[in-house]
Amino acid sequence: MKVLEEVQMTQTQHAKEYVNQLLKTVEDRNPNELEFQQAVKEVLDSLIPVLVKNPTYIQQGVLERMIEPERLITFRVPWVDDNGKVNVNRGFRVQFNSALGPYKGGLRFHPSVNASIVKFLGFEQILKNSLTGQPIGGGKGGSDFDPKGKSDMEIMRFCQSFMTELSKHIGPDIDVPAGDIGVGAKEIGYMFGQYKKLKGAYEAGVLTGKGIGYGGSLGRKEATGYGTVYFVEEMMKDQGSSFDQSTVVVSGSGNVSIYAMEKAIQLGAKVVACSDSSGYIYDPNGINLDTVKQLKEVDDKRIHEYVKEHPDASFEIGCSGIWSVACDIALPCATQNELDKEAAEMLVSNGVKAVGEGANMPSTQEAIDIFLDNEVLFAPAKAANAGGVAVSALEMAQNSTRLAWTEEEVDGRLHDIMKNIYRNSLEQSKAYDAPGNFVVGANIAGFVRVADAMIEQGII
Ligand SMILES: NC(=O)C1=CN([C@@H]2O[C@H](COP(=O)(O)OP(=O)(O)OC[C@H]3O[C@@H](n4cnc5c(N)ncnc54)[C@H](O)[C@@H]3O)[C@@H](O)[C@H]2O)C=CC1
Ligand SMILES: O=C(O)CCC(=O)C(=O)O
Repeated sequence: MKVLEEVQMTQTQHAKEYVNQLLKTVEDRNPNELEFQQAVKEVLDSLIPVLVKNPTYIQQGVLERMIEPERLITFRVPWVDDNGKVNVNRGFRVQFNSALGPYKGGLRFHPSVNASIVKFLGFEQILKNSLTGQPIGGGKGGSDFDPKGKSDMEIMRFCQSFMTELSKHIGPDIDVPAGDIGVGAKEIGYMFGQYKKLKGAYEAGVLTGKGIGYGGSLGRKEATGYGTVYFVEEMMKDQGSSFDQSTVVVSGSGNVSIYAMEKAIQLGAKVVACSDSSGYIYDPNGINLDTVKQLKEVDDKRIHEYVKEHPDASFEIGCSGIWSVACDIALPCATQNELDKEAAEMLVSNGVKAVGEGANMPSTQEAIDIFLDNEVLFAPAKAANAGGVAVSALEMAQNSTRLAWTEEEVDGRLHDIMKNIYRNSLEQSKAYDAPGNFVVGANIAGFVRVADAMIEQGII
Protein backbone atom coordinates (compact mmCIF):
# COMPACT_ATOMS: atom_id res chain seq x y z
CA MET A 1 0.00 0.00 0.00
CA LYS A 2 2.75 2.37 1.07
CA VAL A 3 4.70 1.58 -2.10
CA LEU A 4 1.65 2.34 -4.24
CA GLU A 5 1.14 5.69 -2.48
CA GLU A 6 4.79 6.55 -3.02
CA VAL A 7 4.57 5.70 -6.71
CA GLN A 8 1.46 7.90 -7.05
CA MET A 9 3.18 10.77 -5.27
CA THR A 10 6.16 10.54 -7.59
CA GLN A 11 3.87 10.48 -10.62
CA THR A 12 1.95 13.53 -9.35
CA GLN A 13 5.21 15.35 -8.71
CA HIS A 14 6.38 14.48 -12.21
CA ALA A 15 3.11 15.76 -13.74
CA LYS A 16 3.34 18.99 -11.72
CA GLU A 17 6.89 19.61 -12.89
CA TYR A 18 5.84 18.91 -16.48
CA VAL A 19 2.95 21.41 -16.19
CA ASN A 20 5.19 24.05 -14.61
CA GLN A 21 7.65 23.64 -17.46
CA LEU A 22 4.83 24.08 -19.99
CA LEU A 23 3.60 27.20 -18.20
CA LYS A 24 7.11 28.61 -18.35
CA THR A 25 7.17 27.95 -22.10
CA VAL A 26 3.82 29.74 -22.47
CA GLU A 27 5.21 32.75 -20.58
CA ASP A 28 8.45 32.82 -22.59
CA ARG A 29 6.73 32.41 -25.95
CA ASN A 30 3.88 34.81 -25.22
CA PRO A 31 5.42 37.59 -23.13
CA ASN A 32 3.00 40.29 -21.93
CA GLU A 33 -0.01 38.18 -22.94
CA LEU A 34 -1.37 38.05 -19.42
CA GLU A 35 -4.94 36.99 -20.23
CA PHE A 36 -3.69 34.11 -22.39
CA GLN A 37 -1.25 33.01 -19.67
CA GLN A 38 -4.06 33.18 -17.06
CA ALA A 39 -6.42 31.03 -19.14
CA VAL A 40 -3.77 28.39 -19.87
CA LYS A 41 -2.63 28.21 -16.24
CA GLU A 42 -6.14 27.60 -14.94
CA VAL A 43 -6.62 24.72 -17.35
CA LEU A 44 -3.19 23.09 -17.00
CA ASP A 45 -3.25 23.16 -13.20
CA SER A 46 -6.57 21.32 -13.18
CA LEU A 47 -5.35 18.64 -15.62
CA ILE A 48 -2.58 17.26 -13.40
CA PRO A 49 -4.64 14.26 -12.16
CA VAL A 50 -5.56 13.33 -15.76
CA LEU A 51 -1.90 13.36 -16.76
CA VAL A 52 -1.06 11.10 -13.83
CA LYS A 53 -3.76 8.62 -14.83
CA ASN A 54 -3.06 8.82 -18.60
CA PRO A 55 0.67 9.39 -19.27
CA THR A 56 -0.08 8.89 -23.02
CA TYR A 57 -1.20 12.51 -23.10
CA ILE A 58 2.33 13.51 -22.04
CA GLN A 59 4.04 11.03 -24.36
CA GLN A 60 1.98 12.27 -27.34
CA GLY A 61 2.77 15.93 -26.59
CA VAL A 62 -0.95 16.72 -26.56
CA LEU A 63 -0.61 19.74 -24.28
CA GLU A 64 2.41 21.16 -26.10
CA ARG A 65 0.29 21.07 -29.26
CA MET A 66 -2.91 22.32 -27.64
CA ILE A 67 -1.38 25.49 -26.18
CA GLU A 68 0.03 26.59 -29.53
CA PRO A 69 -2.57 27.89 -32.02
CA GLU A 70 -2.66 26.10 -35.36
CA ARG A 71 -2.63 29.59 -36.89
CA LEU A 72 -2.91 33.24 -35.82
CA ILE A 73 -3.92 35.61 -38.59
CA THR A 74 -3.37 39.36 -38.13
CA PHE A 75 -4.43 41.87 -40.74
CA ARG A 76 -4.90 45.54 -41.57
CA VAL A 77 -8.47 46.87 -41.68
CA PRO A 78 -8.62 50.25 -43.44
CA TRP A 79 -11.95 52.08 -43.60
CA VAL A 80 -13.25 55.60 -44.28
CA ASP A 81 -15.32 57.43 -41.65
CA ASP A 82 -18.23 59.81 -42.29
CA ASN A 83 -15.83 62.78 -42.45
CA GLY A 84 -13.82 61.15 -45.23
CA LYS A 85 -10.91 60.35 -42.90
CA VAL A 86 -9.02 57.10 -43.44
CA ASN A 87 -8.80 54.92 -40.30
CA VAL A 88 -6.78 51.76 -39.79
CA ASN A 89 -7.64 49.06 -37.26
CA ARG A 90 -6.08 45.70 -36.62
CA GLY A 91 -7.98 42.47 -37.29
CA PHE A 92 -7.30 39.03 -35.74
CA ARG A 93 -8.43 35.46 -36.17
CA VAL A 94 -6.93 32.68 -34.13
CA GLN A 95 -7.59 29.20 -35.53
CA PHE A 96 -6.63 27.35 -32.40
CA ASN A 97 -7.63 23.72 -32.73
CA SER A 98 -9.47 21.75 -35.41
CA ALA A 99 -9.42 18.27 -33.84
CA LEU A 100 -13.20 18.16 -33.43
CA GLY A 101 -14.40 20.15 -36.42
CA PRO A 102 -14.14 23.49 -38.23
CA TYR A 103 -12.80 26.31 -36.04
CA LYS A 104 -15.75 27.95 -34.29
CA GLY A 105 -15.95 31.03 -32.09
CA GLY A 106 -17.02 34.63 -32.04
CA LEU A 107 -15.61 37.95 -33.21
CA ARG A 108 -15.13 40.76 -30.69
CA PHE A 109 -15.01 44.45 -31.67
CA HIS A 110 -13.63 46.42 -28.72
CA PRO A 111 -10.64 48.76 -28.27
CA SER A 112 -9.04 46.29 -25.82
CA VAL A 113 -8.77 43.50 -28.42
CA ASN A 114 -5.21 42.28 -29.02
CA ALA A 115 -3.40 38.96 -29.53
CA SER A 116 -3.62 38.07 -25.84
CA ILE A 117 -7.38 38.58 -25.70
CA VAL A 118 -8.15 36.56 -28.84
CA LYS A 119 -5.78 33.80 -27.78
CA PHE A 120 -7.28 33.44 -24.28
CA LEU A 121 -10.76 33.37 -25.80
CA GLY A 122 -9.70 30.95 -28.55
CA PHE A 123 -7.99 28.61 -26.11
CA GLU A 124 -11.05 28.48 -23.83
CA GLN A 125 -13.25 27.96 -26.88
CA ILE A 126 -11.50 24.63 -27.68
CA LEU A 127 -12.61 23.07 -24.40
CA LYS A 128 -16.00 24.80 -24.33
CA ASN A 129 -16.88 23.57 -27.80
CA SER A 130 -15.74 20.08 -26.87
CA LEU A 131 -18.05 20.13 -23.83
CA THR A 132 -21.08 20.72 -26.06
CA GLY A 133 -20.48 17.30 -27.66
CA GLN A 134 -20.85 18.86 -31.12
CA PRO A 135 -18.39 18.66 -34.05
CA ILE A 136 -16.73 22.07 -33.64
CA GLY A 137 -13.10 23.08 -33.16
CA GLY A 138 -11.92 26.21 -31.35
CA GLY A 139 -11.28 29.69 -32.76
CA LYS A 140 -11.87 33.35 -31.99
CA GLY A 141 -11.18 36.73 -33.52
CA GLY A 142 -11.99 40.38 -33.62
CA SER A 143 -10.60 43.86 -33.91
CA ASP A 144 -9.61 46.84 -31.79
CA PHE A 145 -12.34 48.79 -33.64
CA ASP A 146 -14.74 50.55 -31.22
CA PRO A 147 -18.33 50.48 -32.54
CA LYS A 148 -19.44 52.89 -29.76
CA GLY A 149 -20.45 56.24 -31.22
CA LYS A 150 -20.02 55.11 -34.84
CA SER A 151 -22.78 55.62 -37.42
CA ASP A 152 -24.41 52.64 -39.11
CA MET A 153 -22.61 53.46 -42.35
CA GLU A 154 -19.23 53.56 -40.57
CA ILE A 155 -19.94 50.20 -38.96
CA MET A 156 -20.96 48.78 -42.35
CA ARG A 157 -17.80 50.05 -44.08
CA PHE A 158 -15.66 48.65 -41.27
CA CYS A 159 -17.38 45.25 -41.40
CA GLN A 160 -16.95 45.09 -45.19
CA SER A 161 -13.26 45.88 -44.96
CA PHE A 162 -12.78 43.38 -42.11
CA MET A 163 -14.51 40.64 -44.11
CA THR A 164 -12.57 41.42 -47.30
CA GLU A 165 -9.50 40.02 -45.57
CA LEU A 166 -11.16 37.48 -43.24
CA SER A 167 -13.01 35.84 -46.16
CA LYS A 168 -9.69 34.39 -47.37
CA HIS A 169 -9.47 32.25 -44.26
CA ILE A 170 -13.03 31.08 -43.44
CA GLY A 171 -15.77 28.87 -44.89
CA PRO A 172 -18.60 26.58 -43.69
CA ASP A 173 -16.17 23.62 -43.38
CA ILE A 174 -13.10 25.67 -42.44
CA ASP A 175 -13.86 28.30 -39.84
CA VAL A 176 -17.25 29.68 -38.80
CA PRO A 177 -17.18 32.98 -36.87
CA ALA A 178 -20.09 34.47 -34.91
CA GLY A 179 -20.69 37.44 -32.55
CA ASP A 180 -19.19 38.43 -29.21
CA ILE A 181 -18.77 41.81 -27.47
CA GLY A 182 -19.63 44.58 -29.95
CA VAL A 183 -20.76 42.16 -32.65
CA GLY A 184 -24.47 41.37 -32.92
CA ALA A 185 -26.90 40.52 -35.72
CA LYS A 186 -26.32 43.88 -37.46
CA GLU A 187 -22.55 43.39 -37.81
CA ILE A 188 -22.96 39.72 -38.75
CA GLY A 189 -25.39 40.84 -41.49
CA TYR A 190 -22.91 43.33 -42.97
CA MET A 191 -20.12 40.75 -42.87
CA PHE A 192 -22.32 38.05 -44.40
CA GLY A 193 -23.31 40.37 -47.26
CA GLN A 194 -19.68 41.13 -48.04
CA TYR A 195 -18.63 37.45 -47.87
CA LYS A 196 -21.45 36.50 -50.27
CA LYS A 197 -20.43 39.23 -52.70
CA LEU A 198 -16.76 38.22 -52.62
CA LYS A 199 -17.45 34.48 -53.03
CA GLY A 200 -20.30 34.79 -55.50
CA ALA A 201 -22.02 31.99 -53.59
CA TYR A 202 -24.63 31.74 -50.85
CA GLU A 203 -22.75 29.80 -48.18
CA ALA A 204 -25.23 30.24 -45.32
CA GLY A 205 -23.15 28.23 -42.83
CA VAL A 206 -20.10 30.51 -42.97
CA LEU A 207 -21.28 32.69 -40.07
CA THR A 208 -23.73 32.12 -37.23
CA GLY A 209 -25.89 34.57 -35.34
CA LYS A 210 -27.40 35.67 -38.65
CA GLY A 211 -30.81 37.37 -38.95
CA ILE A 212 -33.73 34.94 -38.81
CA GLY A 213 -34.88 35.95 -42.30
CA TYR A 214 -31.72 34.72 -44.06
CA GLY A 215 -30.48 31.59 -42.31
CA GLY A 216 -30.22 32.54 -38.64
CA SER A 217 -31.54 30.19 -35.97
CA LEU A 218 -34.44 30.98 -33.69
CA GLY A 219 -33.16 30.92 -30.13
CA ARG A 220 -29.53 31.90 -30.89
CA LYS A 221 -29.94 35.42 -29.49
CA GLU A 222 -31.22 34.00 -26.20
CA ALA A 223 -28.96 30.94 -26.07
CA THR A 224 -25.94 32.07 -24.04
CA GLY A 225 -27.96 33.77 -21.29
CA TYR A 226 -30.60 31.04 -21.12
CA GLY A 227 -27.92 28.35 -21.16
CA THR A 228 -26.08 29.94 -18.23
CA VAL A 229 -29.26 29.94 -16.18
CA TYR A 230 -30.05 26.33 -17.20
CA PHE A 231 -26.61 25.23 -15.95
CA VAL A 232 -26.94 27.09 -12.63
CA GLU A 233 -30.46 25.70 -12.25
CA GLU A 234 -29.06 22.14 -12.46
CA MET A 235 -26.39 22.93 -9.87
CA MET A 236 -28.96 24.39 -7.50
CA LYS A 237 -31.46 21.57 -8.04
CA ASP A 238 -28.85 19.08 -6.78
CA GLN A 239 -28.57 21.14 -3.59
CA GLY A 240 -32.34 21.36 -3.13
CA SER A 241 -32.64 25.02 -4.13
CA SER A 242 -33.75 26.97 -7.21
CA PHE A 243 -34.08 30.38 -8.87
CA ASP A 244 -37.62 30.72 -7.54
CA GLN A 245 -37.78 33.55 -4.95
CA SER A 246 -34.01 34.11 -5.24
CA THR A 247 -32.39 37.52 -5.52
CA VAL A 248 -30.10 37.77 -8.55
CA VAL A 249 -27.43 40.24 -9.66
CA VAL A 250 -26.29 40.22 -13.30
CA SER A 251 -23.39 42.34 -14.56
CA GLY A 252 -23.52 43.86 -18.05
CA SER A 253 -26.63 44.66 -20.06
CA GLY A 254 -25.66 43.24 -23.43
CA ASN A 255 -26.74 40.10 -25.23
CA VAL A 256 -25.72 37.56 -22.58
CA SER A 257 -26.92 39.62 -19.60
CA ILE A 258 -30.33 40.48 -21.02
CA TYR A 259 -31.25 36.86 -21.74
CA ALA A 260 -29.76 35.58 -18.48
CA MET A 261 -32.02 38.09 -16.71
CA GLU A 262 -35.00 37.03 -18.82
CA LYS A 263 -34.66 33.33 -17.99
CA ALA A 264 -33.95 33.99 -14.29
CA ILE A 265 -37.12 36.11 -14.09
CA GLN A 266 -39.11 33.41 -15.92
CA LEU A 267 -37.94 30.93 -13.26
CA GLY A 268 -39.30 33.14 -10.47
CA ALA A 269 -36.19 35.11 -9.47
CA LYS A 270 -36.01 38.81 -8.72
CA VAL A 271 -33.11 40.47 -10.59
CA VAL A 272 -32.17 43.61 -8.66
CA ALA A 273 -29.06 44.94 -10.42
CA CYS A 274 -27.32 45.09 -13.80
CA SER A 275 -24.64 47.32 -15.33
CA ASP A 276 -22.77 48.62 -18.33
CA SER A 277 -19.20 49.92 -18.60
CA SER A 278 -20.25 53.25 -17.02
CA GLY A 279 -21.82 51.89 -13.80
CA TYR A 280 -24.68 49.85 -12.36
CA ILE A 281 -28.36 50.25 -11.54
CA TYR A 282 -30.09 48.85 -8.47
CA ASP A 283 -33.87 48.47 -8.50
CA PRO A 284 -35.35 47.14 -5.24
CA ASN A 285 -38.60 46.38 -7.10
CA GLY A 286 -36.80 44.11 -9.56
CA ILE A 287 -35.27 45.23 -12.87
CA ASN A 288 -37.83 46.03 -15.56
CA LEU A 289 -36.38 44.09 -18.49
CA ASP A 290 -38.51 45.83 -21.11
CA THR A 291 -36.86 49.14 -20.17
CA VAL A 292 -33.37 47.60 -20.34
CA LYS A 293 -34.13 46.01 -23.74
CA GLN A 294 -35.44 49.32 -25.10
CA LEU A 295 -32.34 51.18 -23.85
CA LYS A 296 -29.79 48.63 -25.01
CA GLU A 297 -31.30 46.74 -27.97
CA VAL A 298 -33.19 49.61 -29.58
CA ASP A 299 -32.00 53.07 -28.46
CA ASP A 300 -28.30 52.31 -27.81
CA LYS A 301 -28.30 54.37 -24.60
CA ARG A 302 -26.36 54.20 -21.32
CA ILE A 303 -27.81 52.25 -18.38
CA HIS A 304 -28.24 55.31 -16.10
CA GLU A 305 -31.20 56.37 -18.32
CA TYR A 306 -33.13 53.54 -16.59
CA VAL A 307 -33.66 55.55 -13.39
CA LYS A 308 -35.60 58.25 -15.31
CA GLU A 309 -38.41 55.75 -15.82
CA HIS A 310 -38.04 53.94 -12.49
CA PRO A 311 -37.67 56.49 -9.69
CA ASP A 312 -37.18 53.86 -6.95
CA ALA A 313 -34.04 52.68 -8.77
CA SER A 314 -30.58 54.18 -8.27
CA PHE A 315 -27.47 54.46 -10.45
CA GLU A 316 -23.88 54.22 -9.20
CA ILE A 317 -20.85 55.17 -11.26
CA GLY A 318 -18.25 52.37 -11.69
CA CYS A 319 -18.74 48.71 -12.51
CA SER A 320 -17.24 46.75 -9.62
CA GLY A 321 -19.69 48.18 -7.04
CA ILE A 322 -22.38 45.90 -8.41
CA TRP A 323 -20.86 43.02 -6.41
CA SER A 324 -21.66 44.82 -3.14
CA VAL A 325 -25.38 44.29 -3.83
CA ALA A 326 -26.58 41.39 -1.65
CA CYS A 327 -27.85 38.44 -3.67
CA ASP A 328 -28.36 34.67 -3.65
CA ILE A 329 -27.09 34.21 -7.20
CA ALA A 330 -24.48 36.29 -9.04
CA LEU A 331 -24.14 36.06 -12.83
CA PRO A 332 -21.10 37.94 -14.18
CA CYS A 333 -22.03 38.45 -17.84
CA ALA A 334 -19.94 41.45 -18.97
CA THR A 335 -16.22 40.85 -19.53
CA GLN A 336 -12.98 39.18 -18.38
CA ASN A 337 -11.61 39.76 -14.87
CA GLU A 338 -14.59 41.91 -13.86
CA LEU A 339 -14.97 40.01 -10.55
CA ASP A 340 -11.85 40.11 -8.37
CA LYS A 341 -10.85 39.00 -4.87
CA GLU A 342 -12.52 41.94 -3.09
CA ALA A 343 -15.73 41.45 -5.08
CA ALA A 344 -15.77 37.72 -4.26
CA GLU A 345 -15.23 38.45 -0.56
CA MET A 346 -18.12 40.90 -0.62
CA LEU A 347 -20.43 38.42 -2.32
CA VAL A 348 -19.50 35.69 0.17
CA SER A 349 -20.00 37.95 3.18
CA ASN A 350 -23.43 38.85 1.79
CA GLY A 351 -24.36 35.15 1.62
CA VAL A 352 -24.17 34.38 -2.11
CA LYS A 353 -25.10 30.74 -2.80
CA ALA A 354 -24.22 30.36 -6.48
CA VAL A 355 -22.13 32.09 -9.13
CA GLY A 356 -22.60 31.38 -12.85
CA GLU A 357 -20.16 32.83 -15.38
CA GLY A 358 -22.03 34.07 -18.46
CA ALA A 359 -19.01 36.07 -19.63
CA ASN A 360 -15.65 34.51 -20.57
CA MET A 361 -13.19 34.36 -17.64
CA PRO A 362 -15.03 37.07 -15.64
CA SER A 363 -13.63 35.88 -12.28
CA THR A 364 -9.96 36.17 -11.39
CA GLN A 365 -8.25 33.03 -10.06
CA GLU A 366 -8.25 34.55 -6.55
CA ALA A 367 -12.01 35.12 -6.78
CA ILE A 368 -12.60 31.52 -7.90
CA ASP A 369 -10.53 30.21 -4.99
CA ILE A 370 -12.64 32.25 -2.56
CA PHE A 371 -15.87 30.82 -3.97
CA LEU A 372 -14.58 27.25 -3.84
CA ASP A 373 -13.11 27.64 -0.34
CA ASN A 374 -16.47 28.95 0.91
CA GLU A 375 -18.52 26.21 -0.76
CA VAL A 376 -20.31 28.61 -3.09
CA LEU A 377 -21.69 26.69 -6.10
CA PHE A 378 -19.47 27.88 -8.94
CA ALA A 379 -20.27 27.40 -12.65
CA PRO A 380 -17.17 28.24 -14.73
CA ALA A 381 -17.54 30.02 -18.08
CA LYS A 382 -16.49 27.15 -20.33
CA ALA A 383 -19.39 25.09 -19.10
CA ALA A 384 -21.92 27.73 -18.10
CA ASN A 385 -21.82 29.91 -21.23
CA ALA A 386 -21.46 27.09 -23.78
CA GLY A 387 -25.12 27.44 -24.78
CA GLY A 388 -24.33 30.23 -27.24
CA VAL A 389 -21.87 28.27 -29.31
CA ALA A 390 -24.02 25.14 -28.96
CA VAL A 391 -26.94 26.88 -30.65
CA SER A 392 -24.52 28.28 -33.24
CA ALA A 393 -23.66 24.66 -34.08
CA LEU A 394 -27.41 23.98 -34.34
CA GLU A 395 -27.60 26.94 -36.75
CA MET A 396 -24.85 25.30 -38.85
CA ALA A 397 -26.82 22.03 -38.84
CA GLN A 398 -29.97 23.82 -40.01
CA ASN A 399 -28.02 25.65 -42.72
CA SER A 400 -26.50 22.48 -44.13
CA THR A 401 -29.84 20.65 -44.21
CA ARG A 402 -31.66 23.81 -45.45
CA LEU A 403 -34.20 23.43 -42.64
CA ALA A 404 -35.40 25.88 -39.99
CA TRP A 405 -36.37 24.49 -36.59
CA THR A 406 -38.96 26.02 -34.26
CA GLU A 407 -37.92 28.02 -31.22
CA GLU A 408 -39.19 25.18 -28.97
CA GLU A 409 -37.08 22.62 -30.83
CA VAL A 410 -33.94 24.75 -30.49
CA ASP A 411 -34.58 25.62 -26.84
CA GLY A 412 -35.29 21.96 -26.02
CA ARG A 413 -31.98 20.91 -27.58
CA LEU A 414 -30.14 23.73 -25.78
CA HIS A 415 -31.64 22.64 -22.46
CA ASP A 416 -30.56 19.02 -23.06
CA ILE A 417 -27.04 20.11 -24.04
CA MET A 418 -26.67 22.20 -20.87
CA LYS A 419 -27.91 19.33 -18.70
CA ASN A 420 -25.38 17.02 -20.37
CA ILE A 421 -22.54 19.46 -19.81
CA TYR A 422 -23.57 19.67 -16.18
CA ARG A 423 -23.70 15.88 -15.76
CA ASN A 424 -20.40 15.24 -17.55
CA SER A 425 -18.60 17.94 -15.57
CA LEU A 426 -20.01 16.60 -12.31
CA GLU A 427 -19.02 13.02 -13.17
CA GLN A 428 -15.46 14.04 -14.06
CA SER A 429 -15.15 16.11 -10.88
CA LYS A 430 -16.11 13.01 -8.91
CA ALA A 431 -13.85 10.70 -10.92
CA TYR A 432 -10.87 12.92 -10.12
CA ASP A 433 -11.55 13.40 -6.39
CA ALA A 434 -12.91 16.93 -6.57
CA PRO A 435 -16.67 16.34 -6.32
CA GLY A 436 -18.67 19.46 -7.15
CA ASN A 437 -15.62 21.38 -8.36
CA PHE A 438 -16.88 22.29 -11.83
CA VAL A 439 -13.64 24.06 -12.77
CA VAL A 440 -11.83 20.73 -12.55
CA GLY A 441 -14.79 18.74 -13.93
CA ALA A 442 -15.41 20.95 -16.99
CA ASN A 443 -11.73 21.31 -17.87
CA ILE A 444 -11.21 17.56 -17.72
CA ALA A 445 -14.42 16.66 -19.59
CA GLY A 446 -13.58 19.17 -22.34
CA PHE A 447 -9.92 18.19 -22.53
CA VAL A 448 -10.31 14.41 -22.80
CA ARG A 449 -12.52 14.57 -25.92
CA VAL A 450 -10.13 16.91 -27.75
CA ALA A 451 -7.01 15.08 -26.57
CA ASP A 452 -8.29 11.67 -27.70
CA ALA A 453 -9.24 13.07 -31.12
CA MET A 454 -5.78 14.65 -31.47
CA ILE A 455 -4.07 11.36 -30.68
CA GLU A 456 -6.26 9.44 -33.14
CA GLN A 457 -5.43 11.96 -35.88
CA GLY A 458 -1.65 11.70 -35.42
CA ILE A 459 1.00 14.32 -34.81
CA ILE A 460 -0.10 17.17 -37.08
N1 LIG B 1 -22.63 36.61 -27.29
C1 LIG B 1 -22.43 35.33 -27.04
O1 LIG B 1 -23.11 34.46 -27.56
C2 LIG B 1 -21.41 34.91 -26.04
C3 LIG B 1 -20.72 35.83 -25.27
N2 LIG B 1 -19.89 35.40 -24.29
C4 LIG B 1 -19.19 36.36 -23.44
O2 LIG B 1 -20.14 37.12 -22.69
C5 LIG B 1 -19.62 38.41 -22.40
C6 LIG B 1 -20.59 39.47 -22.89
O3 LIG B 1 -20.76 39.34 -24.29
P1 LIG B 1 -22.03 39.92 -25.06
O4 LIG B 1 -23.17 40.03 -24.14
O5 LIG B 1 -22.16 39.14 -26.30
O6 LIG B 1 -21.50 41.36 -25.44
P2 LIG B 1 -22.32 42.71 -25.63
O7 LIG B 1 -21.47 43.60 -26.42
O8 LIG B 1 -23.70 42.41 -26.13
O9 LIG B 1 -22.48 43.23 -24.14
C7 LIG B 1 -21.40 43.48 -23.29
C8 LIG B 1 -21.94 44.25 -22.12
O10 LIG B 1 -20.97 44.36 -21.10
C9 LIG B 1 -20.87 45.72 -20.70
N3 LIG B 1 -19.54 45.91 -20.15
C10 LIG B 1 -18.35 45.91 -20.78
N4 LIG B 1 -17.37 46.06 -19.89
C11 LIG B 1 -17.97 46.11 -18.69
C12 LIG B 1 -17.51 46.22 -17.37
N5 LIG B 1 -16.20 46.31 -17.10
N6 LIG B 1 -18.42 46.20 -16.36
C13 LIG B 1 -19.74 46.12 -16.62
N7 LIG B 1 -20.24 46.01 -17.85
C14 LIG B 1 -19.36 46.01 -18.85
C15 LIG B 1 -21.19 46.52 -21.93
O11 LIG B 1 -21.58 47.83 -21.61
C16 LIG B 1 -22.35 45.67 -22.48
O12 LIG B 1 -23.54 45.97 -21.80
C17 LIG B 1 -18.23 38.44 -23.03
O13 LIG B 1 -17.29 38.00 -22.08
C18 LIG B 1 -18.35 37.39 -24.14
O14 LIG B 1 -17.09 36.89 -24.52
C19 LIG B 1 -19.71 34.08 -24.03
C20 LIG B 1 -20.34 33.12 -24.77
C21 LIG B 1 -21.17 33.47 -25.90
O1 LIG C 1 -21.47 31.21 -31.32
C1 LIG C 1 -20.27 31.14 -31.50
O2 LIG C 1 -19.75 30.57 -32.45
C2 LIG C 1 -19.29 31.78 -30.58
C3 LIG C 1 -19.73 32.04 -29.21
C4 LIG C 1 -18.56 32.59 -28.46
O3 LIG C 1 -17.82 33.41 -28.97
C5 LIG C 1 -18.24 32.09 -27.14
O4 LIG C 1 -18.72 31.01 -26.78
O5 LIG C 1 -17.46 32.73 -26.42
